[in-house]
Amino acid sequence: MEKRDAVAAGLMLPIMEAFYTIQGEGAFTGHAAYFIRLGGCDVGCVWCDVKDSWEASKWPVQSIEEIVAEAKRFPGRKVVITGGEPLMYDLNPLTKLLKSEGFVAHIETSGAHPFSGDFDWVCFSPKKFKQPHPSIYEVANELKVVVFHKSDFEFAEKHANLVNSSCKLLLQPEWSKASVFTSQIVDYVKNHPNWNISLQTHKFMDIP
Ligand SMILES: C[S@@+](CC[C@H](N)C(=O)[O-])C[C@H]1O[C@@H](n2cnc3c(N)ncnc32)[C@H](O)[C@@H]1O
Ligand SMILES: Nc1nc2[nH]cc(C(=O)O)c2c(=O)[nH]1
Ligand code: SF4
Ligand SMILES: [Mg+2]
Repeated sequence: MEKRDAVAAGLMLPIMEAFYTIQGEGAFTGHAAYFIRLGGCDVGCVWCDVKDSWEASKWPVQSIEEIVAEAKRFPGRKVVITGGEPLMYDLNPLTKLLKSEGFVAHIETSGAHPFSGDFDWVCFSPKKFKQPHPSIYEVANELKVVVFHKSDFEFAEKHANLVNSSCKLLLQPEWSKASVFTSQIVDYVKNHPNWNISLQTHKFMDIP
């Protein structure tokens, strides 16, 4: 099979980096996890903290067997698939293999492409720059909205009305605007206690 066809089938994937660290954000903050960062994103967030990931062709393609073999070198059994935008790829083969090897699979996604894969936890972080695909709303376990502008509170409520009723609701300050928005987020959560705060704790700890 040609590499291009293997990528289209989700049997090979462009890997920007993979690292064992502590989940810094969201409901699983503080948990050890192996991160697999796929190359390629067409969403274009102005404040994206991993813009290097956007160009898929910059990153070497690996087979899902190689990817999972690397993950097995570490003691943790939580894997977080991120990017880039991981839903640009068919994630069924990778997640099936991870499950068969005893891993728990999480995803970090903007939801801008059709959902694929067998995930135990779906972190959905919608973006104004590219509309989410409707398939994400019923599978999202956490809605994590990055606050970069005051209009993002309204954007967050709009998506909270679309996700399933068991989805956790989280507001995360955009890193460079945290000094401006953290106090507004604190006030917002005190007045709207169905929302929680998510911080990028790995950046405070200076770990990957
Ligand atoms: C780099 S993205 C990759 C996954 C996927 N493309 C997405 O946006 O969900 C991982 C997480 O980091 C968040 N993020 C990216 N840049 C950020 C920033 N400057 N400040 C706060 N959160 C950020 C995203 O919203 C997302 O929840
Ligand atoms: N430690 C750590 N936690 C994270 N949670 C989500 C991340 C991501 O970039 O998707 C991330 C990341 O890059 N590092
Ligand atoms: S969707 Fe995610 S990876 Fe893509 S630009 Fe936005 S934050 Fe960055
Ligand atoms: Mg990150």
